[in-house]
This record gives sequence, structure tokens and C-alpha cells, in this order.
Amino acid sequence: MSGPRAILIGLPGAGKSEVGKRLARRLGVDFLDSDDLVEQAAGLTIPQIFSHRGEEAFREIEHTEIMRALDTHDGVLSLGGGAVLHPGTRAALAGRPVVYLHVDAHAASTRVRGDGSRPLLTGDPTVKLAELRAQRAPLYTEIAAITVDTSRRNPRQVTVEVGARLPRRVEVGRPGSAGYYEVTIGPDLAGAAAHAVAEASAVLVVHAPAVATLAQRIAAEAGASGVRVALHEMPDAEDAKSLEALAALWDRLGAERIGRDGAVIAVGGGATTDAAGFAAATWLRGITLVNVPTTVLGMVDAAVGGKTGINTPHGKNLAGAFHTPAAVICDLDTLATLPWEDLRAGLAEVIKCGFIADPEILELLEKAPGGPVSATEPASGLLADLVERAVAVKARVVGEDLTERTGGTREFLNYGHTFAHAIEKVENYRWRHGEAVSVGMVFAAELARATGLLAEDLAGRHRAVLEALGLPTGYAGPATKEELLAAMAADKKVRAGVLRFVLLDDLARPRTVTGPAPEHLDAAFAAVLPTERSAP
Ligand SMILES: NC(=O)c1ccc[n+]([C@@H]2O[C@H](COP(=O)([O-])OP(=O)(O)OC[C@H]3O[C@@H](n4cnc5c(N)ncnc54)[C@H](O)[C@@H]3O)[C@@H](O)[C@H]2O)c1
Ligand SMILES: O=C(O)C(=O)C[C@@H](O)[C@H](O)[C@H](O)COP(=O)(O)O
Repeated sequence: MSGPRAILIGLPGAGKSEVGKRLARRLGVDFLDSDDLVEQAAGLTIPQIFSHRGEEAFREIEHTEIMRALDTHDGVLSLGGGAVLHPGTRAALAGRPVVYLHVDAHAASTRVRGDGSRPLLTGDPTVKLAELRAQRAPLYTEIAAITVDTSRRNPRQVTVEVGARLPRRVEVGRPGSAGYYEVTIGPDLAGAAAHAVAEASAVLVVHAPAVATLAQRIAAEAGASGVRVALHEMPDAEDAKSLEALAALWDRLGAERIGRDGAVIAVGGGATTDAAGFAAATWLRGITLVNVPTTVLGMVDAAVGGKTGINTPHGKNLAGAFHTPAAVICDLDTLATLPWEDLRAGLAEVIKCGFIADPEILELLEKAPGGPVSATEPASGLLADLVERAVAVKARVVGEDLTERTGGTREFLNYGHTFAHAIEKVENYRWRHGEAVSVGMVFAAELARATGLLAEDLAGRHRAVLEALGLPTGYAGPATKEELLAAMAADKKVRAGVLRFVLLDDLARPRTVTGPAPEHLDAAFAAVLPTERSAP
């Protein structure tokens, strides 16, 4: 469990309890108030604890109860206004979804007037509140991940804003079971990445060249909590998935003395998380891995599900291991620097999730006011919704079938990939993976149509949504049909030398088809290759 979904802090009168209860209802989780926990633990009311035992004793009980709640509660937690005065509590809140409910002096004193349950406000509440503000406001600001002003707004409005700004979470696996972890999606999550390795003795932050700044921020945040941290830059893109790059990374793990209690944080696109994940899987036979994907494709696919690996001269992803990450942190802010073509390529895997499992994804794209292309706006709510839905599809599937059993459901995630991986191989990995998957899905749809499985309009829907984004739907490169077929022969789904494809017989109804007839394969080739190269 990674702790509360939201932790509310702020002065008396900020609305923590009311907003907290509403927020918990909205998120479908439980609500806890640290003041209630303290009263239960002490068997006294808060005024009684202050008068019998003093403020210092109160703060100690409060700290103990908050630490317990951070470990055991996964709902909304509201903290007493002075909880942040305890340095241990402040340290424990780093990297967590802390929401500062700000309130101005006038609104706060109006709201607390006549409330006798607050020992620190006895006397003139306005003067007392001003003193508390001077002491606590800088601490609230320092530890808050999100600040929301509540002064002239009602609890419902505040709750809606907090809910919209909180990071989203998708669970992979069953809570409490081995291999369970969470995917966190939201803005400004460098602290959350560092928090995920708080237990490690030493950390190697392995990153793509383009995201060195984010990697340095994560390293600084992790280092601030006392963890020994080093940075390692990988070669860019697919060059990271080579034996040479892997050997250099193993060497670095040794030089940095990363032990069994150490961790790798992989920061980058799918190529980086695949290669760094394989190093984490194999170093000392497996150490903790935290993925911080920085491409759409990495967020919705590569960083989730535990497939790690590198390419070999024989094909794509041929050497690898299943190694489940401890956490996946999708910091949406990082997408601001991602080249537009890479962002768009990631949407091919999102669309794949739409066809194999969640047609609402296709509807969101097709009915977007600006059309599917509006999803390529990095800061758009549409993109955040699509990332969350696609992660949910992947989480569901790998939760059922982690290791891709023959005939199991994980194979369905390979929709479009048999032909896609062949393109990538014949093109020596110069194609973007997502663009190859786009063509691969059209190939699969046309194969399904030729075999009589898929209706014509659904095959057409593939082309329509992919073309609306400007994604490729054909292969006009130099490789021949025979070369592409030879490359497909190295696909991992092949059994006894026979090709197996994931095809659809309807929306969200994938199935595996073994050894399609040569004439059906010819029809699929004819749909994606130039005429002169697709003749049977
Ligand atoms: N393990 C899995 O389950 C899985 C799933 C899908 C794909 N994959 C693999 O993922 C790889 C493709 O991933 P990808 O599309 O993310 O490509 P990528 O990792 O090659 O990244 C694309 C490019 O974007 C750069 N980049 C990354 N983040 C950036 C950012 N925020 N700002 C600016 N530039 C940035 C990278 O350095 C690279 O040049 C393929 O190797 C594919 O096989 C693996
Ligand atoms: O996670 C999976 O399983 C997938 O098949 C997801 C694919 O989108 C991804 O490209 C994966 O890397 C392909 O795996 P491979 O086993 O075909 O190499």
C-alpha cells in the first residue's frame, strides 16, 4: 500500500474535515481525521489532553498516530492544523499527495467562531489565528503538493477542485498480494518517485539523455531523504536496448555498489525502462525497480506489466525477463518536452487498448471536439483520461496473466505487434514503435477481415482513427513481403514454427488465431504494402 490518496493540511477553519469527508465519498474511500485518532489512542478529548498532559505530549501522540495512518490507511486523511510542527511528521509527508487548504484570516475566524473544541484558539480567535498563520503557513507551503484556496468557496467547490488535481492511481494486481503495485498519474511527481525508494540503501537513477533534468530532480529528492544516489545516462531510444548498453549499466551498478537492498529508478521512454528494467531484473538476480515513464507509450504500456528486455540481432525484445516494478510514476508534466511525433506514436498503444478492451477510449478520441488530434495536446484533460484508461486496461490484463501463458489473456496486448515488430526489425529499429504498431493493427484488422472474423466497418474504423492522428497505416519501406514474413517468424507467439496472431472478432473481443491461410495473409499484405510488392 502506498498510503493515503490525499492528506489535507491547513489552519483551523480551512475546511479540512468537511472537504475530507466529501472527497472520500467522491473517491469511494474511507476518511480519517488525525484528531479522532489521537482522542481514541489517548482515551481523552483534545482539550483534556492539552490541559492534563500539555501540547508536547499531544504532538507526540499525534505523530505516532499519523505515522500509523500513513502506513495503513489508503483513503483521505485530514491532519490537525499543528501536525506539521513535528519534524518527523514533515519528513514522512515528503513525496505524498499533501493538499494545503488555504484560508484567509477573515474566512477562518468566521468559520471557527464559537467552536470550543480548539484549545489553541481560546481567548481572541482572530489574534490566535494570526499567530498560528505566522508560524505554520510557511510549513504548509513547503510540504504541499497541491494548494487550494477555500476562502470564498463552499466545500463542494473545493472538493471538486481537489479531486480534479489529485494524482490518479491505478492498482496492478490484488492489494496485499505479491507483485501488487500502483501506477500514479498526475503532474509534478518527482517527489513521489523519490518516495517510492525511501527504503532503499542506494539508488541508481537510469535515464534517457532527453530527461536528464527530471532525473537530476528525482535524484536530489531521493538524496535529501538520506539515500545514496548516483545517475547513469543510457544511449538514446532503441540504442539503449543493446547488449553493450546493458553491459555498461551492469558495470555501473557494480561500481556504485548497488546491493540487494538497492534500487533502480528508470526515467525515460519505453526503451529506457525496458533496458533498465532488465538490468534491475538480473542484477543480483533482481533488485527493486521503480519506473518513471516520460513518454505516452511508456506510461500506458512499457513501464507497466513487468516485461523488460533488450533486442538481439535475431529480433525485438528477444532477451528479457518478467520483473514487476515496485511503483510506476507517470509525471504528466514531462510530456511537455516530448516531441509531438513521439507523443502521437504513444497514442497507437492507447488505441490498441480501445480495440482490444475498452471501446470508450475510441469514443473519447472520435468524439473529442477537436477530433482525435486534440489528444496530442500534452496538458489536455483528454490525454490524462486516455492515459488512465489505457493503464487500467493493461493493469487488468497483467493482473490476470502476468507471464503471458500460451492462450492466456496477456497475449492480447500483443495486438498488432506481430507485424509491428517485423517492421522494426527490417528497418533496423529506426521506426518509432508506436508507428509500427499503428501499421501492425491495420495488418491484423485486414487479416481478421480476410478470414471472415471482423466486419468491414470495424476494419475501416482502425484506419479512420489512426489516420485522423496522422499515424501510418501502410509500410512503403524497402523490405519485401518475404523479409517481413521471415522477421515475423521470430515472434514470441510462434509455436512449432507456426505463426499465431491476435485478431479481433468484434470490438473488445480479441482471440488468438494460429496459422492463418496464405491467401488471408496475402490479403493483409496487400492492404498495407504498395501494390508492386504485395503480389502473391
Ligand atoms: N515492456 C513492455 O511491455 C513494452 C510495451 C510497449 C513498448 N515497449 C518498448 O518501448 C519502446 C518504445 O518506447 P517509446 O515510444 O517511449 O520510445 P523511446 O523510449 O525510444 O523514446 C522516444 C524518444 O523520446 C525521447 N524522450 C523520452 N521522454 C522524453 C521527454 N519527456 N521529453 C523529450 N524527449 C523524450 C527518448 O529519449 C527517445 O529519443 C520500444 O522498444 C518497445 O519495444 C515495451
Ligand atoms: O505487455 C505486453 O504483454 C505486451 O505485449 C505489450 C506490447 O505493447 C509491448 O510492445 C511489448 O513489449 C511486446 O512484448 P513482446 O513480448 O512481444 O516482445
